[in-house]
Amino acid sequence: MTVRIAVAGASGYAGGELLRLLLGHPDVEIGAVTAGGNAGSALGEHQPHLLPLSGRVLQETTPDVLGGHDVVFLALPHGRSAEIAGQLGEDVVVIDCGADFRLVDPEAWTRYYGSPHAGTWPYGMPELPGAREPLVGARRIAVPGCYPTAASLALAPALAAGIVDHDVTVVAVSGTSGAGRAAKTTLLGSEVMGSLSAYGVGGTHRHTPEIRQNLTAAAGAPVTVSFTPVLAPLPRGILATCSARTSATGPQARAVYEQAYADEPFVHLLPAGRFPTTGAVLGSNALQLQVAVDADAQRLVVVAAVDNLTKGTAGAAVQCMNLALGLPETAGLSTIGVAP
Ligand SMILES: NC(=O)C1=CN([C@@H]2O[C@H](COP(=O)(O)OP(=O)(O)OC[C@H]3O[C@@H](n4cnc5c(N)ncnc54)[C@H](OP(=O)(O)O)[C@@H]3O)[C@@H](O)[C@H]2O)C=CC1
Ligand SMILES: CC(=O)N[C@@H](CCC(=O)OP(=O)(O)O)C(=O)O
Repeated sequence: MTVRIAVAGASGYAGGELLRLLLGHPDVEIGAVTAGGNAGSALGEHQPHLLPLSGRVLQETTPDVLGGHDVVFLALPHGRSAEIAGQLGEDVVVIDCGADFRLVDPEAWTRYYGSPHAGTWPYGMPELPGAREPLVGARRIAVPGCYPTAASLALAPALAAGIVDHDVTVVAVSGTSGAGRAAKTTLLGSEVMGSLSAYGVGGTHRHTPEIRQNLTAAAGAPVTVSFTPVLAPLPRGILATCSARTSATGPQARAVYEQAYADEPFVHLLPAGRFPTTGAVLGSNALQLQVAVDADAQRLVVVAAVDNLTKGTAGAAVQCMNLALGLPETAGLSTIGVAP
């Protein structure tokens, strides 16, 4: 089976990572690659690491160019996906790396994104309880945000097993590629190098409702989330430290996670006492995690590392395509990182 795919937003970071993974996928043929203002230029100008595609010319992002493919990946700014997706045929598998179709609650969408809610698609995090089945055969899939991937997979098992209170804290450090490649003063090397900065503090970051949605579903009751993102001088990677009040012991907590992720190809609970690093998951579709119980503070602490561009976006998108099309879920994806 050969699947013909198109990538919209191919000059960006998420689009580039999609193409890197899809070049190694055994069942995929790469069709149209599109952009916005950079349409008309060679892909190799923007993605010099994708040598086999370097001569490809970026096309305009239009329904005509994207139509005629089996799968269309959208790696576009928020708002743009909804506009394009509405003009693609129902039979085309559309996998959106943006946020447009992630949230269920229209009020939460409007509060955090300030525009009308476009709708809700099956959510592309198969490792959450009950989330894999709706992705099988799906024709529209919303890929999760990078911070929600780390935080949700870190805390969902404890909430589903009822071993923590429904009030969680997440502090997550991210590399700068999480912000995309469009120029911003806060992303200049001179601002970022040698410095860490918190942003979106006090419940204002748009990933807060997405994390809350996932954890509330896992717990089966409302969960409050305090989320603080931190920008770090790294190109890629997220390290999330997540905690919640617990009366469980360390071995009890560990048993919950061992059971939850025993059969998951991309979520790895590390051996006791070994903590994840962003370096170990670079370029890999793995999320590595570790659990500990701070008995004095009566808190469960879960540390998770993920590559924001791989399992945090493009790898999850490819995993979802595999599920949608009935291909092996791991096709084209690796758990092997690039180190040092
Ligand atoms: N970076 C990350 O870690 C993650 C990103 N995502 C999501 O993936 C999507 C892409 O993000 P990212 O790759 O980081 O962003 P980038 O800014 O790196 O890339 C954006 C892409 O969209 C294109 N584009 C911009 N405006 C338009 C337009 N009006 N019409 C058509 N194409 C346009 C750009 O083309 P051009 O070069 O011509 O401007 C570029 O190819 C976003 O929705 C983001 O939220 C999700 C999870 C993690
Ligand atoms: C470091 C950084 O800036 N990260 C981005 C999150 C990127 C992401 O997950 O993408 P979505 O926009 O698709 O949700 C941010 O905080 O806005």
